[in-house]
Amino acid sequence: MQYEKERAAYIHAFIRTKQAMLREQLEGVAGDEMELKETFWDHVTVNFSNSHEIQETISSIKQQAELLHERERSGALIKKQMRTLRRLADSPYFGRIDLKIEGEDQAEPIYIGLASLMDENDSDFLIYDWRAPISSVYYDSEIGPVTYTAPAGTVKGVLENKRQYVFRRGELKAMFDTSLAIGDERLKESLSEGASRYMKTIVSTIQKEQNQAIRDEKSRYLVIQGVAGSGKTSVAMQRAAYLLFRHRSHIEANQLVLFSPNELFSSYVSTVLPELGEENMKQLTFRGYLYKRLGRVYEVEDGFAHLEYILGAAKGELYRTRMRSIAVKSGRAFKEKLDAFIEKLKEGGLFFKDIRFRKKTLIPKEDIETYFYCLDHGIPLQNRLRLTGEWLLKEIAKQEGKERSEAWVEKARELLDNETLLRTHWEVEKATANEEGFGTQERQEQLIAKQLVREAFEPLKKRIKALAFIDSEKLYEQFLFDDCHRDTEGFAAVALWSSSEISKKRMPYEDATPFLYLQDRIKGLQVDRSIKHVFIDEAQDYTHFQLVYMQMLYPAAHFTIVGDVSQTLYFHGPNQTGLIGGDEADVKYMAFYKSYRSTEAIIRFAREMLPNPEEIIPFERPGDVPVLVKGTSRQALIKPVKEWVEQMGERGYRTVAVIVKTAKEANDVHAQLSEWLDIQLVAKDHHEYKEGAVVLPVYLAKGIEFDAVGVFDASASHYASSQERYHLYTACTRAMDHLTVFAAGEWSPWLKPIPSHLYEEKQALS
Ligand SMILES: Nc1ncnc2c1ncn2[C@@H]1O[C@H](COP(=O)(O)OP(=O)(O)OP(=O)(O)O)[C@@H](O)[C@H]1O
Repeated sequence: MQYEKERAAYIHAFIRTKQAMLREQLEGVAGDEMELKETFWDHVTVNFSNSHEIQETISSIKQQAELLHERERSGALIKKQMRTLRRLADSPYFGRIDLKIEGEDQAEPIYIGLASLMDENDSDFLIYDWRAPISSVYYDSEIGPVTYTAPAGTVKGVLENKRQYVFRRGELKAMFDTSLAIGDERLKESLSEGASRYMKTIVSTIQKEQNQAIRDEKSRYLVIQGVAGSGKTSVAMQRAAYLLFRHRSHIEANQLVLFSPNELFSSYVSTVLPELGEENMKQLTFRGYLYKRLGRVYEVEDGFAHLEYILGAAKGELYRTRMRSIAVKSGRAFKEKLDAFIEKLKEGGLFFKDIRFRKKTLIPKEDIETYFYCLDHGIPLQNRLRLTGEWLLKEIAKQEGKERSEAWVEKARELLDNETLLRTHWEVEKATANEEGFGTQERQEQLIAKQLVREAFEPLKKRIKALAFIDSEKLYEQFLFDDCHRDTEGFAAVALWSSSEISKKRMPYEDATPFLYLQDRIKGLQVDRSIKHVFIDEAQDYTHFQLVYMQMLYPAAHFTIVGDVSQTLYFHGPNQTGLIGGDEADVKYMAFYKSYRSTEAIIRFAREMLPNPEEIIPFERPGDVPVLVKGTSRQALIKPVKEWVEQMGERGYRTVAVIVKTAKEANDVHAQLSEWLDIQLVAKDHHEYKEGAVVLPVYLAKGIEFDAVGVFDASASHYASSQERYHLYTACTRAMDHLTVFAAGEWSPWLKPIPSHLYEEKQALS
């Protein structure tokens, strides 16, 4: 311990000295920068007398700007180093391995921390970054022979010792030697710290299976099925940090995208990368993407509104049609049918729109169809459309000429306000710079008319260039009524319902992706090749179609796809290809079975709701058994829930959640509880929540966690269907330390089989 204390003190002092040095350097750079800005023009010779002098002026400005830029760059670099040191000052390292590399005489101690730190000569590592190749030994190996992969190849050696450290405000507080991969004690301690508004980093306690996922670089698609609380999101975030470190010369944070289930979740994970010293990646929601693409024309059904409908609507004929619609349209077979339909369009069946201008049809859709289908059928669809577009633009140009003599043009010319007149004049002058005769009144009028018509045709040309002359809506409708669905039971009603909705400019959630897919396959999708890696969390909540669509959107990206089929929210059923489609050779599947978030008692209880409980391995962290509270009615439960929230606060829990099924229910329960308590209501447009007590629907609690969870109300009338079983399971597994389940009347059938020794039952008194 003495040696370690001395070393820790040495590192502490070293960091302090380095910080002081950097501060001084930064002041110097800032001073230079200021001076350069102030004297910028003193060093520039401005002379515009001839082209040679202009050139000289430009190059002296460039030289000064480059000098300034260089200073700014060094300033930014110093600031980055200072940020790293600030993080290391608090806790410089968390682990050490004593590794004897094959061929060397003795073991070398390797200290591992959040970032690398070099000695004063920049020749030796005082601390190795946790992402360095050698650091993987710390996470993966037990004492004994080891191998790890370095850039130069496989390295063999013997791991002689492994140590963990606990620092508080830069001071070494404790250390443990461990023979296991990563000892349980540190992990237990870290998990006992409780939940917070923002996700924490896990680098000091990454588990072996998690490390393998974080460092996997071979597969194009890494798919992780992991039980609730097994660290999937944590792995995704640390993996992003790992990839940014390993490929720092050619990948930047803005080339990584994370698809989150909702904005609350986005905010929850937003601090992980900055804490690891990296910039945040882009965060999107698929709902947001659909809205961006279709929201201008359609009222796109939001994924959560869709859920609210399914959970709350009356179960009549329309409901059954809707459920069929969701199940069919999310599946692989539906996509295959759509692909076949698109294939057939090469020969015929594409729908076009008339090209219209000021209520006149300039080119009827039949002419467009004839032109399109007269083009060589060997030319790909998209190219034929482009050729058709070019032809249309030429035709339009002819019409544009004719249009200039129309009465509206003259009227428009007479009504031009001064500003527009001036602008039009300017445009005309620009366009006819070399033309003689601009000065005559008649010629001016002609030119202005030409300009006015050109401007009026501009939006039309733009739409033609965007291939908007294809009638996507009609085409999708045609597909819905296509004969290919004849073997799908009840699909006629589904087709009728969907097409009626879409014609009213309402886009059902389950139609939005197939609709976009059809449109994009025909017109060509604006793909984003700059994105190198896509992370999809809660992947079980995406349909097969949506996942395939994301692959299309980011053709140059690798994908990390994490999810848990037992936490499926939507009613589309499990993804029929595991979690993703695609070439199996490119996919690596991993499974996490150990659950870290909740206490052992909570997991033992919650897993009984699932078909194969023994597949979930609880982490041995002690805690009370869950409590089941039964009341006579929902109203009778409000007071016990209120008392429960108060009790949780008294116990010192900082995050306490009352989880309900729907937003409507959240509103009701919140309205009643807030008469007595300071409690927040979390809705779908919330981007953040404060610590304390909250009420929220289960779909907004996805991916996040709370110290204490109260589930309201787990009665048979509420959580009955096989899908609701997963909602209930998801709600219960949000709890880290304490779980109470309230029910008005009969228990949900999914709770009934749970052995009674796994919980404590109480009657609500009021
Ligand atoms: N190796 C680890 N060290 C410390 N804490 C960990 C580790 N792995 C997971 N955790 C903690 O367990 C909790 C659950 O992790 P995370 O949210 O990443 O799991 P998940 O599999 O995405 O969960 P879910 O699917 O239930 O939302 C978090 O508090 C996380 O910090």
